[in-house]
Amino acid sequence: MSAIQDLILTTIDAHGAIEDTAALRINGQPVDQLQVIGVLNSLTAREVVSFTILDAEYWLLSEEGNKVVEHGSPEVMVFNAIPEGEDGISIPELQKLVGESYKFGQGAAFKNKWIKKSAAGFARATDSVVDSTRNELIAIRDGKVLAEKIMTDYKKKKLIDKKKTSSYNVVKGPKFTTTLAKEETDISQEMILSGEWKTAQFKKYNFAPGVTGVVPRGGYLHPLMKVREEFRQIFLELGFTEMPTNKFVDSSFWNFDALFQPQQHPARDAHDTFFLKDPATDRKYPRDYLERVKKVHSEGGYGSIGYVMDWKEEEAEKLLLRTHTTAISSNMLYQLAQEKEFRPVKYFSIDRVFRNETTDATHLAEFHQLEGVVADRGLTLGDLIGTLHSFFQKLGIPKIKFKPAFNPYTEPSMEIFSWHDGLGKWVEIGNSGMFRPEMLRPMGLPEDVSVIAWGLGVERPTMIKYGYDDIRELLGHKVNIDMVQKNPICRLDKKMGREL
Ligand SMILES: N[C@@H](Cc1ccccc1)C(=O)O
Repeated sequence: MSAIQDLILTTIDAHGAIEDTAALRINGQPVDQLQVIGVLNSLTAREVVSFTILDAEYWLLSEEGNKVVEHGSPEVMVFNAIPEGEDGISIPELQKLVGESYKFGQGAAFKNKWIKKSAAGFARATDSVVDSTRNELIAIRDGKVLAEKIMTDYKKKKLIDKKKTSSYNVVKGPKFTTTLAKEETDISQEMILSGEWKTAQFKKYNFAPGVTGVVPRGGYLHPLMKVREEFRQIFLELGFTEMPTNKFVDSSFWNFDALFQPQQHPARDAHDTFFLKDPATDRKYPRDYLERVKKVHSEGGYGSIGYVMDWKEEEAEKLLLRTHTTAISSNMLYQLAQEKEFRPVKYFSIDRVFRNETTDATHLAEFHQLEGVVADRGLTLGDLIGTLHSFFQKLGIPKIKFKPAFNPYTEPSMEIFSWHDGLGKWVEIGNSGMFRPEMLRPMGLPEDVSVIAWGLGVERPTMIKYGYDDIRELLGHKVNIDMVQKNPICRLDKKMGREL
C-alpha cells in the first residue's frame, strides 16, 4: 500500500474524515495533491471513500518580488546609496551604485520625498526610510493576504502572482476499511498454480465511456524468423541463391542414400527419425540414378569400395520427415548434374528439420538448419575454411575454429566451434565438409568438380541473441514479446510469410 493511501485511511479512521488534504503531512512535508487525487480516485472506485474538491487560491512572489525581499525595494536601494549630508552624490555614481533598479527607484524615492536635488546630483531629504514594500512582500510570502488594493498593485507591478490549487475533503465510503486487500489486475499462471486466485481480489473492469484500454500488441515477427532473415541477407550478400525448401516430407533416398549414408546407419532407425505411416513410401527418384547409388553403396566405385553390404530399395523408398537440410542439397546437386554443361553454383537454405529426440531445455524434435553449398571446379578444404571465415565474420562471429570430424557424406569433415564470450568457452555451432565422390559421381557431376558444404542450427544463435534459456519457449506459444520488440527487424520480404 502506498504511504499516501495509508495516511489517508488512517487519518480518516482516527478523525472520521479529512477536512482538507492540504493539511496532510508526511515527514513534516505537505503531500503532493496530484498523488492524493490518484489515490482518492482508486479508493472511490472501490467505494472505500468519497471526496469533494476544494479549490483554493494563493499568492506567490514573482522572481522580481523575491529580489525585493532579498535586496530591498528599488527606492530604498536608491536612498541607501546616497551618503548622508547636503552634498549628496552625482547621478552617474548613484546609477553605478544602484544598477538596474536605479531608473525605477529614483522616481519613486523622489515622489516619496526621500531624496532631493543637490549640487552634486541627489541628496537625502530625510534621515531614515521604512521599506514597506519589502515588509509587505515578506508578509505575502508567509501566507498573509493584504488589502485588495495592495495586492492588485503588486500584481500590476509583477511582484506577485496568483496560483490556484486543489485539495480535497474526504469522507468514509460504504466499504471503508483501513486494511485494504491488494487488487489484482490479471489472473496469472502463478496464481492458478498456487490456488491464490480463489481468494484474490480483482480490479473491476472500467467500462466508463471514453475509457480506452491498452491496445493489444501483435503482428510481430517471431525471433526465429528475424534471425532467419538476417542469415538470408548474409547469404544473398555473398552471392548465394536460395534453394526451394518447401517440403518437409522426403524419401530416405534423398535424405540418406543419395548422401552415401549406409542403410544400417543408426540415424536411419525409428528411434532417431520420424517415418511416415500413410503413405509410407514413395519412389520419386530416377531409376538410373538409383541404380548408380545402389552400386556405390553395395559394390563401391569411383575409387571407393562402398559398404560391401546389400542395398535395398525398400529402405530407400521409406518416407520420412527430413532430418537435415542436406536432403535439399542432394536433390539440388542432382538437378545441377543433369544440366548439359556444368556451371558453378552457390546455394543456401534455411528451414525446418525433424529428429526423434526427447525434448528438453536444449533439444526439440524439430528445429531449423541453415545450410550452404558451393560447387565448382578445383575447390579445396582451404576454400571451405576461407568461405566459413567470411560467412561467420558477417554473422558477427569472428572467432571460429575447426575440429576434424566424421560424416558419411563428407571427407574431410570439420565441426565448427565458435568462442562464446558469455560462457567463456568454445561451443559447437555447426558441421561442414567436402562432399565425397561416392555422393557426387553417381549424380553425374564431372570428376574435377568439388562441393564444399556446411550446416548449422538456427535456434542456438537465436536463443543467445533474444535471451531464451529454454528452447521450448522459442517454438512454443510463450514468445518473449519484450525481447522481440527490443530487436526490431531491419527488413521484411514476402517470402518470410511462408512459415511458422
Ligand atoms: N547435415 C549436417 C550438417 C552438414 C551439412 C553439410 C555438410 C556437412 C555437414 C547436420 O545435420 O549436422
